[in-house]
Amino acid sequence: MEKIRIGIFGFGKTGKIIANEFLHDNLFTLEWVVRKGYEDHRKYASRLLGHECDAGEIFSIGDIDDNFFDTRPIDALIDFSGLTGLYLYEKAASAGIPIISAISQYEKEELDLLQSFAESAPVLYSPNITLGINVLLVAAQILQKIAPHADIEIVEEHFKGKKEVSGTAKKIAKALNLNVKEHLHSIRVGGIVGRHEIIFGMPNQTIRLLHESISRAAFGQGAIFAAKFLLGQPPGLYTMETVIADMFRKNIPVY
Ligand SMILES: NC(=O)C1=CN([C@@H]2O[C@H](COP(=O)(O)OP(=O)(O)OC[C@H]3O[C@@H](n4cnc5c(N)ncnc54)[C@H](O)[C@@H]3O)[C@@H](O)[C@H]2O)C=CC1
Ligand SMILES: O=C(O)C1=N[C@H](C(=O)O)C[C@H](O)C1
Repeated sequence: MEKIRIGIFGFGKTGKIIANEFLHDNLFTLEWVVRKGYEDHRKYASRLLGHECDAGEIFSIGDIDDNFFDTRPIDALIDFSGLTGLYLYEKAASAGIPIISAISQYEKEELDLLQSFAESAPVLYSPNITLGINVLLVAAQILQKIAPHADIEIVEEHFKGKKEVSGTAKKIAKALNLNVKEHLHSIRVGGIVGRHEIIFGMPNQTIRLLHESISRAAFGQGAIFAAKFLLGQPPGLYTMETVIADMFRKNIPVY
């Protein structure tokens, strides 16, 4: 059976782990990786990650020209780069290539552009692509309906170097109609990969919904799940929580 060809934007803390997860999954073949600079240019991500094969040739954003996606065809594009990565793959979207954007902090301009990609390609956008956090998101909205008068606070914890507020936490706050400035608390310590807790406070009891990303491989497994789902879908904008909620309704196990 033909393998699913993957191209990844971003080869940083998370992109490297994502590449490794796809390299370990025989359903996929890693065609290329694009990074900002020219470090390890035209080497193979597979070799840098310790694999005995040549896969995932490394390109720089400077290599992205009008022919890049024609000469290096893929079946799905995975973006773990940064705010501006999506400006480089408009041609891929126009060609109908499925896109998984995992960028956690988009401004309105980028969100509008991503929405426009969804007119010609299936696009899944997820600021946190772990299966667990998206189950938490659905569960929190259900719990809020059950206990509409509960006090709710969100605590997000990440590694010391993460400058921005968690995009995941902002998405949870928006889903629960909470004011980010008042009800979202950020902690930056050590090497925490990602921890999100939603605390529901009631007079005589507290309910805590907690998700911890123990390894960045969780994001890789989420990206693999998303890629398998997206292939064959019609153009449109998809989210992990809607996919998971739909599978729940159809009694299809997610994990
Ligand atoms: N949706 C999710 O589940 C997750 C999302 N993220 C998000 O993924 C992004 C990357 O996270 P990290 O790997 O920790 O950051 P990082 O800073 O370690 O790596 C970013 C990588 O992207 C590259 N890059 C930057 N701009 C680019 C562009 N325009 N085109 C191509 N490559 C570009 C850089 O060279 C670097 O290789 C962040 O937005 C982060 O919030 C991270 C983890 C999980
Ligand atoms: O920067 C990260 O690492 C992560 N960013 C995302 C966020 O901002 O929500 C998701 C995850 O928590 C890890």
